Amino acid sequence: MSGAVYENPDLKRERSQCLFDKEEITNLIDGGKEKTKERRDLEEFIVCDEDLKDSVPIEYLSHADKYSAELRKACLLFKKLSNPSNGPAEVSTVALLSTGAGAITLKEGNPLALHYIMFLPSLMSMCTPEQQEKWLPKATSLQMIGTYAQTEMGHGTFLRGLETTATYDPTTKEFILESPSITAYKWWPGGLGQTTNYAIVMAQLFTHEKCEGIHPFLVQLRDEETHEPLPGISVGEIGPKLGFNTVNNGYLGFEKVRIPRDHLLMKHSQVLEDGTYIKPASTKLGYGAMVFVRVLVVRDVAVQLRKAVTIATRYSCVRHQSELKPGDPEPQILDYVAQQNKLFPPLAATFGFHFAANYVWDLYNSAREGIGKGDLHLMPDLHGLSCALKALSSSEASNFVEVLRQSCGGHGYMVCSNFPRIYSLVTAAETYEGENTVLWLQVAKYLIKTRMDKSGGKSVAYLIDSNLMNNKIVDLNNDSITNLFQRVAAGYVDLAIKKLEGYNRQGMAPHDAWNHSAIHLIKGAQAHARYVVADCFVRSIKEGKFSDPVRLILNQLCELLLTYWLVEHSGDFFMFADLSANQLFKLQSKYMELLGTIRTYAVNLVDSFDIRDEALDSVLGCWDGNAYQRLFDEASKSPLNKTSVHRESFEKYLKPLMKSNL
Ligand SMILES: CC/C=C\C/C=C\C/C=C\C/C=C\CCCCC(=O)SCCNC(=O)CCNC(=O)[C@H](O)C(C)(C)COP(=O)(O)OP(=O)(O)OC[C@H]1O[C@@H](n2cnc3c(N)ncnc32)[C@H](O)[C@@H]1OP(=O)(O)O
Ligand SMILES: Cc1cc2nc3c(=O)[nH]c(=O)nc-3n(C[C@H](O)[C@H](O)[C@H](O)COP(=O)(O)OP(=O)(O)OC[C@H]3O[C@@H](n4cnc5c(N)ncnc54)[C@H](O)[C@@H]3O)c2cc1C
Repeated sequence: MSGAVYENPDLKRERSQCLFDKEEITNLIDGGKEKTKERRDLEEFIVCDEDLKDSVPIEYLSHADKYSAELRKACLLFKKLSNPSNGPAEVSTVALLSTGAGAITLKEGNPLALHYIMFLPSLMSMCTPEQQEKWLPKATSLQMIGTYAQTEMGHGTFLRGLETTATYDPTTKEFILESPSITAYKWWPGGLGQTTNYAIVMAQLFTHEKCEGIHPFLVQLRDEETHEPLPGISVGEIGPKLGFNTVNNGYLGFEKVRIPRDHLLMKHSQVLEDGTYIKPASTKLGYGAMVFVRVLVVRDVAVQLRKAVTIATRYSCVRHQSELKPGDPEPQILDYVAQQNKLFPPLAATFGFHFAANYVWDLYNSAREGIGKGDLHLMPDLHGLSCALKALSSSEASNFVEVLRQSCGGHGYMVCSNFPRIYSLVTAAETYEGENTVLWLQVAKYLIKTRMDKSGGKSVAYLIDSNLMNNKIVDLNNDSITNLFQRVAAGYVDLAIKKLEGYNRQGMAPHDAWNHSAIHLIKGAQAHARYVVADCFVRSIKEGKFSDPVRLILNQLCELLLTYWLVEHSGDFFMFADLSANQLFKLQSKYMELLGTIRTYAVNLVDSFDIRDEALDSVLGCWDGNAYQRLFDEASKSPLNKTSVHRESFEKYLKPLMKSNL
């Protein structure tokens, strides 16, 4: 696999006992044999290209030099890949982002990411054909480099509260953009700092002195030749963050900036020359770019989690510590049940999120096709599902990654373990593209509406089944546990409805009642999201074509994940699903048994994720298991180790202190 000569003997032994076809799992994750080949070709192309390597480890560079180094590689990568004779012909853009093959070279975050994830998709979904004809060629050839500028310093979640205004002036047929205060400054958009020359700006549209709500506008920010900011535009970078430090997140303010009327993205709503406003079929059509990224996040988080699980599992195989049996040599830490309890639920979750990501991606495509034909009926279900899965996958993955880091002891705290970076990426997804709590409340709103009005999309259809709470569950298996999650979700929804009605009877205003019910509402939404993942997992196993060994493994992983969630949230199941203490004891025993079973193939399973060393980027998780030598090699790269004494600091600070006779 890596072509390495050395192979740690513990890993070698595990690998010699593999009882399933690893390639089958690799193809499953990639989406088919062809896709595996495409990915491998692209990775090989990137790895073999000397120009795409860093001359100095990026960790030791200054903030500005990091940005410059990453931008150099991002530009080069896109340039090289735009010429088909240079490499793999068909390359999905998302594969090039920080979590796809692009991660091999763009470790800290791609400054061009927002151009591809949000700017281009916004142009494609919110422009008229004429606008697309004018802008798409420039945007795809990167003459126009854009971002999505929505969030403001004082307003992120509450879009109706955005302050930036775009006021139509019928005398010049222009919009005038204005940031009325410091809190109105756009704050966060990726690439906005120094990279982009255009942005889709979300602003409150005023025409005929009436506010029509937020709308997307294409705004030029910098001169196309000199890259200098245009008059009235104040733009810069927001500074260092927990992660994504080379994504170049920026700020943006407007002082009476005039743009032509047809820079309003007019596919869904229009302003005519005389200022007449034409409404969209739904005001939420303008939120399409956010929905797209929420859908992508689910897949992305599964990618990150697979990396973290691979690192922790391989390291747990080569690491020997303490004493399991008195007098025996130190065992592999993978043999401690407490360690398996840290590793295997996230291992199972990578598959659950993978299948759920496929499901929501298919729904996204069906919904987009419908919207193209004026059929909006899938929008509420897509909104509910994308919010639920984005919030669940990012929050679970953040918790799991932290536990996986801990599972590697002190070495997991090193940057060269790659845990800090993986953590910074997954935890960011809890916040961006809709803060998770806020998304849970959106899901809850949808669930309550469905239960009360007896109408809703496919993902919530179970809430309309009047027998849901009466079904007696005798056997606990993957199917019946999935039904129990439905009952918990419905139970919380009913409880929240009761609370809301009670508050209402006490004379409390609906918005206050909603606020007072938030905790139950969120718990209901979370149980619903777990049900969706469980359902996708169970159905994908039933409907997919697998060899017997792989089907067995997938069933065991599914059972482990569902049992883990049930045991973790057992209180909910006692309250709403008639779970008995006896059933819980049995489930706990089953869980322990599954940990032991998964132990036998865990190393081979993470191998089948097929994450090459350059993408894993972890001294602890390398394929050869040579963790200790690699730790040492990494330490030797520290600039402080270039000389035996760090002369400057010793002479300036330490020596005087040592001589000062304190
Ligand atoms: C993805 C990563 C992939 C790879 C990563 C690789 C590299 C990474 C490199 C860089 C970094 C990566 C990505 C970072 C990108 C981040 C970009 C951003 O963060 S952009 C900013 C995102 N901002 C938000 O998400 C704001 C969140 N707020 C909202 O969405 C809304 O305000 C709200 C909370 C939904 C509320 O909206 P509003 O106030 O208008 O609506 P109401 O609450 O009154 O609800 C009204 C009604 O509308 C329904 N509804 C709301 N939204 C939608 C929708 N999108 N679709 C359909 N329907 C919607 C809502 O349910 C209500 O329905 P009703 O009850 O009336 O039936
Ligand atoms: C890495 C990163 C990249 C980003 N990239 C972009 C980008 O490219 N373009 C862009 O426009 N934006 C971007 N953002 C901004 C991001 O979308 C917002 O930060 C996010 O939407 C959350 O909004 P906020 O920061 O205003 O948080 P707030 O909404 O202020 O949240 C603060 C707290 O208040 C709580 N809260 C808020 N409202 C409610 C409510 N109704 N009920 C209960 N609790 C509530 C939240 O749960 C949270 O705990 C990015 C952010 C990050 C971290």
